[in-house]
Amino acid sequence: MEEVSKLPLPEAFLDFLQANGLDASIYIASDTPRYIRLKPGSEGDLREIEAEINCNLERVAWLPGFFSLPPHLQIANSKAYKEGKIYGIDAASGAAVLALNISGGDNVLDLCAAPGAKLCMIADLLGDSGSVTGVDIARHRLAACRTMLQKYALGDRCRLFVADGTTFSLGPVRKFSHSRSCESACKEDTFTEWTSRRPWKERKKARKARKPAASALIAESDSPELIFYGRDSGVLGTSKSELYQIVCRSEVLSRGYDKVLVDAECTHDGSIRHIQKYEHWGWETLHQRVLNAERTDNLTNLQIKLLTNGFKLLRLGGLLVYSTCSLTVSQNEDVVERFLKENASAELQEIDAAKDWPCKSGRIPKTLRFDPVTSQTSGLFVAKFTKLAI
Ligand SMILES: C[S@@+](CC[C@H](N)C(=O)[O-])C[C@H]1O[C@@H](n2cnc3c(N)ncnc32)[C@H](O)[C@@H]1O
Repeated sequence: MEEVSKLPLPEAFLDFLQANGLDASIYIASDTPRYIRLKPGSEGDLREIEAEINCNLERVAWLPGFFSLPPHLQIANSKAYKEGKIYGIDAASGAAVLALNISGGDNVLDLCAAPGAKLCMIADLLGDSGSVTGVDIARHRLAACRTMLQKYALGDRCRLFVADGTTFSLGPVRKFSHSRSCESACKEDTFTEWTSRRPWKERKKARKARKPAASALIAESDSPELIFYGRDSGVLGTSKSELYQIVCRSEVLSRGYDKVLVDAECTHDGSIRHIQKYEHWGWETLHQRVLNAERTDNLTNLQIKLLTNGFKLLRLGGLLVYSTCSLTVSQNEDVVERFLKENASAELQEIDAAKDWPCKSGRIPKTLRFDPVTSQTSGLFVAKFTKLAI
């Protein structure tokens, strides 16, 4: 405990850890490395990148395409980063994406997508088939995700919606049979190639439709707002009514998403780098925005709703990964337990690749926990489910 009290962490955070039965000593592992993921196709540039950032990149043996760096090395100003050859993403986050077993042709839903590190990895794994639908409630964060997709030239098969993930109900893009008369099809507006330079009138209309105007978050009743789509995302050429068609329950079993990621909003207590940002914003802000009991109760309700809705949109036999960067039992195992109780068709799945991962089991068998001491990564909880026919 003596060592813990030397941590540059506020009392409120240490109290939070204690109240949640978490061992504060894991945060002493201050030499936890940073990680990068190499853009597929950039392997040949490895030596050049090392020379530029002036350090050796150490391959992460258990995670293809990932390399570790010394904790304090900054990559944001490097040429390789600016040119989109490397991504900054923690290894535990990479493991959560790998747990989805993405394969070409999958239609993937990322329900809490912004700022998009995992979404980019999903898009890279998909390659040139399938689709990715990214949803996030925070417009400014999803706009950053759009910038990232464009920077890494990954947008072709993606579409992004500002929407509430607890109620989002659009299925994967479908190819519509064009049996309707040409006349009715032509009367309706169809989506043309996406452009950021929309006409002034259209932008004004969209701005007006956003309420409340001052807020960065969408109102709960608002319908999803499409803020980006790529040329192979399936959006091009469909009409608004086709795109915004809600998938019904019976249909979702065969035509829902193949893979769903619910990387839920949480207290972020597993990421010490995130917590330390509050040193600048003020520890009081950390308490108000993150740790107070009312907020954490609301969070667990949000998490269960996100998980439940993500599962609703999953096809039969599809896979869903639930992850949080919190290490509290209430935001992880408790959520999983409650969800399993309420969803008879949900079954926890073994994450096969995890036998080679440096993590430990959560309190529920088949769930995983990464933490700085066990894994040399940020803290992350991961659970994987499938949908059974019942
Ligand atoms: C842990 S972050 C996701 C990180 C992201 N998956 C990545 O890899 O970059 C959680 C996200 O959930 C979003 N969020 C919070 N409430 C939401 C809701 N009701 N629906 C959709 N997204 C929500 C937040 O805006 C935040 O961007």
